[in-house]
Amino acid sequence: MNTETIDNIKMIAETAREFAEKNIRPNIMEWDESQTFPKDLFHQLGEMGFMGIVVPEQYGGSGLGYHEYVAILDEISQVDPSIGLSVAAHNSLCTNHIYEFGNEEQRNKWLPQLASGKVIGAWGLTEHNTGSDSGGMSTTAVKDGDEWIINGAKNFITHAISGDIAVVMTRTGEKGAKNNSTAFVLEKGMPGFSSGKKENKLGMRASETAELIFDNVRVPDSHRLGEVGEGFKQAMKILDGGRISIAALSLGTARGAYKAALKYAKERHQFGKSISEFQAINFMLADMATEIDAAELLIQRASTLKNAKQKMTREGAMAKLYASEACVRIANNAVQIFGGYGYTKDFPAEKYYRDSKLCTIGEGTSEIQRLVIGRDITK
Ligand SMILES: CC(C)(COP(=O)(O)OP(=O)(O)OC[C@H]1O[C@@H](n2cnc3c(N)ncnc32)[C@H](O)[C@@H]1OP(=O)(O)O)[C@@H](O)C(=O)NCCC(=O)NCCSC(=O)C1=CCCCC1
Repeated sequence: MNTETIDNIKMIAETAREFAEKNIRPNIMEWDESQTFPKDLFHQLGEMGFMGIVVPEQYGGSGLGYHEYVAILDEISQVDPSIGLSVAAHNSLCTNHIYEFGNEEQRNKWLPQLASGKVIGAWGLTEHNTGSDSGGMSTTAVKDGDEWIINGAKNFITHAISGDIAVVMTRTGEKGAKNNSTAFVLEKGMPGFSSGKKENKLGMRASETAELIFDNVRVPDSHRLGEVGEGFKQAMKILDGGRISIAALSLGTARGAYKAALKYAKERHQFGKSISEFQAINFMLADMATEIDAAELLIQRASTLKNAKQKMTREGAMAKLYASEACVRIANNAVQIFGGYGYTKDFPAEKYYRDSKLCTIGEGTSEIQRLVIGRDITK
């Protein structure tokens, strides 16, 4: 990266930081406690250009690259990981799926709305019985003239209630057959398309998670993304990039927890000196800082490949695996450094701790990342 690019990324990060401090920080505990998804905030995020970050300007996006995308997510997640998660899901799953696999007409129809933040996107792959084994989905789409009839349900879907459109993977061929899945764009208001129960979650509580339900939803063929039978492979490619998002979310969450713990460790005095001077705490802080830098470097490598449109399945999975697991360790140590105060809601550590755990589960568990990496290095 040249100095100009680095300076530009720093400037974008600074803008995201200022926005998050002003518009997100004052509300985080209220949104967390009441599990409020602040939809209006997402309109503001759209005005900032953060809802179509890598979407080219011709489709209303900001036309930035993945390094800038990571910097924005990092800054937002330092302040509130649950807002970072929603920004990530909107950008890298729904919006990016339409950008990468939509035709010109579809891109022109949906991307400007999504990038403006006036329309919020959801992405449906997971079902009740198919989480890691996502290829085994039961939601079906059956062709009827120039329409498709969709039946089934998707669960654990970010923005299932407040979202306006959803990219949904369906089964269009025999169960277990190759190339049996197809992706469609569904719009709220289509008869038979509804949302179900909102999940009451441990963390990431301002990011809404619920079920999407399809009861004989008629979808025009013009809403089909790419070819019939390509849906699962499209989803896998989208998840390759999506894993950069969750890695960036993990990085920001870890950095937020680390900064809070470092500040507290310097201020807190016991036995006549700052606790940061005790080797037990000092080494903990050293490990946290090292793991954050290591995660950042893995994310940078995956982002460089993604910017160059090169295959980055292994590198994305490695970045996501390492960053998310480091994030959980770092948030855990932050609570430990805060001691009894870390266990209360008056201090920030407990929220990072609760929010961090999603990172090792969402967009593929750590076990699936190891499977993806393991298959790639032994093929
Ligand atoms: C890795 C995995 C376990 C793979 O499965 P199998 O063994 O069934 O499939 P396999 O035999 O590996 O492959 C089938 C075809 O597919 C191609 N392909 C695979 N990867 C890719 C790829 N990366 N790029 C292109 N093609 C790919 C493969 O080549 C094969 O094609 P072929 O039939 O040979 O012509 C996959 O299912 C997975 O990943 N699960 C985790 C899902 C998961 O991560 N959800 C997350 C949902 S979202 C979520 O959790 C969120 C949380 C928080 C907020 C937002 C969303």
